[in-house]
Amino acid sequence: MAEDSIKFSFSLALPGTSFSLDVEAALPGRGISAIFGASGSGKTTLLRCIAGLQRVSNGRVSVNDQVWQNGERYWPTHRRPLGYVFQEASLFTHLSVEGNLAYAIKRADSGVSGIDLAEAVSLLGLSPLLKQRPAQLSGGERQRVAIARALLIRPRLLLMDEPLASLDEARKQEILPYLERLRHELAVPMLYVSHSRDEVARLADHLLMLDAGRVVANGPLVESFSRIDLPLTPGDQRGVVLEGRVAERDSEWHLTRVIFDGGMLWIRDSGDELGAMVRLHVHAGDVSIALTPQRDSSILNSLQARVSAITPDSSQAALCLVKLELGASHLLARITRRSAQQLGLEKSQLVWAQIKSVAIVR
Ligand SMILES: Nc1ncnc2c1ncn2[C@@H]1O[C@H](COP(=O)(O)OP(=O)(O)OP(=O)(O)O)[C@@H](O)[C@H]1O
Repeated sequence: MAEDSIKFSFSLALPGTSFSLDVEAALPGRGISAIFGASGSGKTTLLRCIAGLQRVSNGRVSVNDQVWQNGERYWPTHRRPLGYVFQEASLFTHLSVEGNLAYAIKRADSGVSGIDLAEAVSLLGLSPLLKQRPAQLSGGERQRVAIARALLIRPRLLLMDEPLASLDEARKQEILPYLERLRHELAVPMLYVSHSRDEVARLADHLLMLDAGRVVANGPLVESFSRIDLPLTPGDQRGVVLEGRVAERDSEWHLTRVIFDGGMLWIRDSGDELGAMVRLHVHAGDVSIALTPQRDSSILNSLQARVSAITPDSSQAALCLVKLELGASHLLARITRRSAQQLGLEKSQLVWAQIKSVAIVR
């Protein structure tokens, strides 16, 4: 982990509920850390504690060596240099977009270097919207303004609580590229709450997973996604993230070949240049297992791999998860327990992983 880090520890019981939060963790002081977990696992409560909106008497928070709260000190929310983006943008309705952004600039911490108005407008594509009122904007546009406003106060930490949750799929797809730009172009660390694996796979570098108010995983995203010992919730699509490089573009078939540590995959041409680094998300449900290479199949990607673990799928009795090792990388396959038995799968066995679909997430 980088030297800079975001450290916190909280222990609290919410009065009138059976829920308690008991967490102690350090996250990287750069990039996007996803706070991931099932509904009710405590993600929002954790962000509220970090922001000082939920007071925890014995809590501690420090952000890259700036102490916000410890045994002696308690900075109230307005003193904490943070930006907070909620599920629904809460903009001033009587002000234009420009007016909302100007308000944030007035509140900016002058001691901290950060982005200026022109940069925020360009980063989030806001110039055509500046004169409009929030009521005239789409949900996705409002969220882009809310993110720009949060950045303009020059935060040392940006907290985002499911910023895409209230948007339909089309609007989500519209806003994701802007969030990716923040990840690549800004130094401010972000904690990003989500329960969407696709979103997390696309945006995050690091993952903190909560279950019933406890930390069950805290590590780099690629490594954390390939763990099969973490709790599963019904409907949770397991899958891995592979980081690779574009090695070939086949113009005849409109395909791109991506190599990663342990193998290569053909994907639909993504338009990425040769040599570009890309991220691939492979869902466990899109990987099947064969004992021999299948030459008479429509499946484009068949890779030899070694079984490293098999575990029942706690959310569906008929299924199991198989973890496969390819060089330094991993795949997960979700297959029926019956197939696993019929194939006689066991640890260390060499098999062929057939990959039906791969999503490029950049
Ligand atoms: N103000 C409150 N009063 C009572 N109970 C609360 C309050 N806020 C949260 N809770 C309870 O605390 C638990 C954790 O809630 P929290 O909102 O932090 O979870 P979450 O992981 O963010 O969930 P979701 O993904 O559904 O937003 C839940 O059981 C919730 O019902």
